[in-house]
Amino acid sequence: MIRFEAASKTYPDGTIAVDALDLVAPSGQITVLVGPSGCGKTTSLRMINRMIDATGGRILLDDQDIGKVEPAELRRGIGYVIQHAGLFPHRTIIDNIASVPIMLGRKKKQARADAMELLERVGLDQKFAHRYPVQLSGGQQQRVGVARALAADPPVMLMDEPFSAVDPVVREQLQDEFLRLQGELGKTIVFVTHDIDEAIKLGDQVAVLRVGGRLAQMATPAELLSNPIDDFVANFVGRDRGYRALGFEVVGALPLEPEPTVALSSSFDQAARAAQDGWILVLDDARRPQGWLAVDDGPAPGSEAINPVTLRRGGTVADVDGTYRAVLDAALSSPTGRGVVVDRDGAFAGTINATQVVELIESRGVAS
Ligand SMILES: Nc1ncnc2c1ncn2[C@@H]1O[C@H](COP(=O)(O)OP(=O)(O)OP(=O)(O)O)[C@@H](O)[C@H]1O
Repeated sequence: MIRFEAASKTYPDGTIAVDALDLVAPSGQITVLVGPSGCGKTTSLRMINRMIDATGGRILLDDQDIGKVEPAELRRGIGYVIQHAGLFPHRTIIDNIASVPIMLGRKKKQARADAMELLERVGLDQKFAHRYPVQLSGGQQQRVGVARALAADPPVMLMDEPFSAVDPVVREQLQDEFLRLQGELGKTIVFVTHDIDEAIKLGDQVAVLRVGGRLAQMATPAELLSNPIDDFVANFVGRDRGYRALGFEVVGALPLEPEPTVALSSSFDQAARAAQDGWILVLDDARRPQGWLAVDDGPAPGSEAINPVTLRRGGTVADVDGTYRAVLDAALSSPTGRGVVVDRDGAFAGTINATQVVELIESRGVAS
């Protein structure tokens, strides 16, 4: 557990970056620091590994005052990931990952073997091992940055905007994999971002800071959305709070409607005969949804078969144990208005429309 006790940082020029911050980052959880530019997020984070020393108050790591621990020793138990990954450009990927363990005395061969495993763990093919950072995309470099920080297996990880330098699609993938990895590893993580959506997605708890390094609110994402403490937090958390809060509540038993379906290998005629309101849901052999077929689009040119090119694949698919938001989104993004729901194996389970989802929400009182 990391505990800030009235921790402050005043820079030599008099700038108060962090002002009497009280905050607890519990073990095994992700605590996100979020707030507008210049509110002291990075300063707070770097005070934990003593890259910046506090000028007031103290910070405890597992009840030990970090001000009394040698910075080098302290950092052995603390991984650090930054924007743009900060990899050594003249070392191969494998050597980048293995560098800290080797520095700490691990045998080179063992450190490299461990690094290979880590590469896979962060979702990278081992073929990247002998490349140099410049030969990787931004997203791949970020994964290496995470692998490197994990290499010495530190109980604590500090992450400073680690995913903000990549495009939104890659960013989402990195976030999802990061959550999966944390599910396996259970590190104590302090994560800095200026992006409230990222904070809400990743944080077990979220600390919203105001400029001047003061804590505005510390809460779970669901609490922050449903009960912002004041106008500053409400404005920072932004619009659509009610809708976004639905992302934290699992529906439970979903009243699904049956829906006619056909296999992708069916003929277009079979599909057209089974269609409902001009649409038919097409499944693969494992009964996974492939997309909606509009009967008006006709068969593949010069053939009797379904034309896979015309399938509408854009709608989101919700899990049977999905959240209200996921299920509502599936309904709203479906070209038929019938949201597609799948079971835990990804096989089609049934459909639900937006009116039905809204009724469920109202009967649960979530939207109030
Ligand atoms: N070395 C320094 N000397 C003087 N002031 C500094 C120094 N480093 C940071 N500051 C100031 O301290 C305040 C907090 O900076 P910090 O980098 O912690 O903010 P941040 O919330 O991480 O910002 P951003 O989201 O823009 O990265 C800012 O006003 C910044 O200008």
